[in-house]
Amino acid sequence: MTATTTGELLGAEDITVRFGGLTALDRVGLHVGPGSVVGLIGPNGAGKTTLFNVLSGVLRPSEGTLTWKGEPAVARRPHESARAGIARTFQGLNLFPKLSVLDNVVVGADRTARGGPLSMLTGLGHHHSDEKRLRARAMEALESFGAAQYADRLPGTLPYGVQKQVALARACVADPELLLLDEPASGLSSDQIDALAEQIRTFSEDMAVVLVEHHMDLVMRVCDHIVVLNFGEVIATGTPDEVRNDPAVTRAYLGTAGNGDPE
Ligand SMILES: Nc1ncnc2c1ncn2[C@@H]1O[C@H](COP(=O)(O)OP(=O)(O)OP(=O)(O)O)[C@@H](O)[C@H]1O
Repeated sequence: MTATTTGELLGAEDITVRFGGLTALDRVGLHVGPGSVVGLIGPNGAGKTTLFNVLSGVLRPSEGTLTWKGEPAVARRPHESARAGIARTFQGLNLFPKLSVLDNVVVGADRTARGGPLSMLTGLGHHHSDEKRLRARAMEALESFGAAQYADRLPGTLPYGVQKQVALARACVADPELLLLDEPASGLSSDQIDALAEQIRTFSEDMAVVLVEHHMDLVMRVCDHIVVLNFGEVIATGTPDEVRNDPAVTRAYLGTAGNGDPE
C-alpha cells in the first residue's frame, strides 16, 4: 500500500518505550499525511525527543508499530532513512566542524546516493561524475537557503542563524518526503523565527514536516495538527486552536515550572 492509497506517510501506533523501569512513552500514536505540518509539544521530560528518535528510526520502541507509506518500518541507520525519504535536523545542528559548508551539504546529498554515507568524502564507491553531480546539487541547496556565499567556510566561523540554514540545506538537499525538525527555533532571534515560520510553510508544499519545538508561537503559527505529550502520554491532539483551548494542556504546562504557556 502507498501513501496515496492510505493518505498517510508516517504512522506510529501504540508506541511504548521503556528505559529500565521508566516508561518514557506509553502507547503513543501519531500520524503524518503528505504535505502536513505536525507539531509535537509538551513540558520538559514529556517524551518528545524519545518519540522523535522512534519516528526517525534511530530508536526501536519496546512495543508498538511504525509504518512508512503503509508498510512496516523497522529501525534504520540515518542513511537508510534518508534513502527512504526521511530527513532530520538536530537540536545541536550536528554539522561537521572540519568540513566546509559545501561538504557538509554534500554529505546530505550523498546519503541517498549509491555509495552510502561519506563515500564521496572518503572517495570510495563513487565516480567522478557522481561527485560533480552531488556538489552541484549541494550548491543549489545552499543557494535556496541563502548560504551559497559561505560554501567554502567552516561552519563554526559563521553566525548561528546561518549554520541553522546550512543544517536545513543538508536535510533538504535530497528532497525528502518527510522532514523531522528538532527544535529548529532554538537560539534564533524573533526575526529569524518569523523567517523560519515562512520557510516551514514553504517546505510543506513539497514535503511533510514533524516539528518538536518549545517555541509555542511558532508551533501555533505553522502546524496543521499538534500532538501534546505529558509524562509519556498523549494528553491532547488537534488543530492549534483546539490544543490552545484544551484545559488538559494548560494544566500540564502550568504544572511544570519554567516551561512557558501554550498561549
Ligand atoms: N536514554 C535514556 N535513558 C533513560 N532515560 C531516558 C533516556 N532518554 C530519555 N529518558 C527519560 O525519558 C523521559 C522522556 O525524555 P525525553 O528526552 O524524550 O523528553 P522531552 O519531552 O524531549 O524533554 P525536553 O523537552 O526536556 O527535551 C524523561 O524522563 C527522560 O529522563
